[in-house]
Amino acid sequence: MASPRQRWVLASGNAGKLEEMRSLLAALDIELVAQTEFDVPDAEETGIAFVDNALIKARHAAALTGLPAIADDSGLAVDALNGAPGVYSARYAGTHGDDAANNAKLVAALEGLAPEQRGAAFHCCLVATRGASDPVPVIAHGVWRGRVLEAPRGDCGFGYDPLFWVDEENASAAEMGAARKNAISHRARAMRQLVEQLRGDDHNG
Ligand SMILES: O=P(O)(O)OP(=O)(O)OP(=O)(O)OC[C@H]1O[C@@H](n2cnc3c(O)ncnc32)[C@H](O)[C@@H]1O
Ligand SMILES: [Mg+2]
Repeated sequence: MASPRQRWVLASGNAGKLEEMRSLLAALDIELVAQTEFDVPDAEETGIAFVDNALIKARHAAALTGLPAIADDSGLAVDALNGAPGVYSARYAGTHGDDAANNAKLVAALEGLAPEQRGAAFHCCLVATRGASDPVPVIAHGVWRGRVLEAPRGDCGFGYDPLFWVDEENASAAEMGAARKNAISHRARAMRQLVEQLRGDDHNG
C-alpha cells in the first residue's frame, strides 16, 4: 500500500496530534498532507467507540480528497470515572478542543482522591483506509497507563499531557519531552502496529 512517495491525507485537525503522527510516520516513505490543506472540515464524531470515530474521520477525509487517509481517535479513560471522558475527551467541558477547560474539569472531578485511586489510560485508535469505500481498513490500538495529577505539570505536548503522570518516567507526559513521549505513548504504540501492518501490505503486493 505504501509505495514510494504515495500521498496520504492525515485526517486530523489537532496540531499537537499531527506533529506526533508526522514524526511517528517518518518510517514510511509516504508524503503526508494534513486535511486542513485540502480544507477538509472536521467530521462529526458520532461513534460510541474510538474505532468508530477513527473510521468516520478516515473515510470522511478520503472521500473529500480522493486520497488514502490515516485518522486518529484518542482520549483519556479515567478509572474512577468509569472510563470517562473517553471518546468525549475533546469536548469534556463543553467546548471542543478547549484543553484548559477540559483539564480544569478533570482536576475538579477527581478532587480528594488518593494517588492509588487516580489511575487512567490514554487510548489511541488509528485507522488507515485506502479510500472512502475500502472494505478492509487497517486498524491499530495503543494504550498508555498512568495517573491523573492534582495539578498540571510541564509545558510540552498537548491536551491532557500536563495532568498525566507516568511513574516509570517520574514525569508527566508534558515534562518528558516529545522524543520520549513518541517512544512510549499510546499513539507511538498504535503507530508501530499500524506501520507494521502497512509494511506487510507492501509485501503482499
Ligand atoms: O478529531 P481530530 O481532528 O483528530 O482532533 P481532536 O482534538 O478532536 O481529537 P479527538 O477527537 O481524537 O479527541 C482526543 C482528545 O484526547 C486528547 N488527547 C489525545 N491524545 C492525547 C495525548 O497524546 N496527550 C494529551 N491529550 C491527548 C486530546 O487533547 C483531545 O481532547
Ligand atoms: Mg475530534
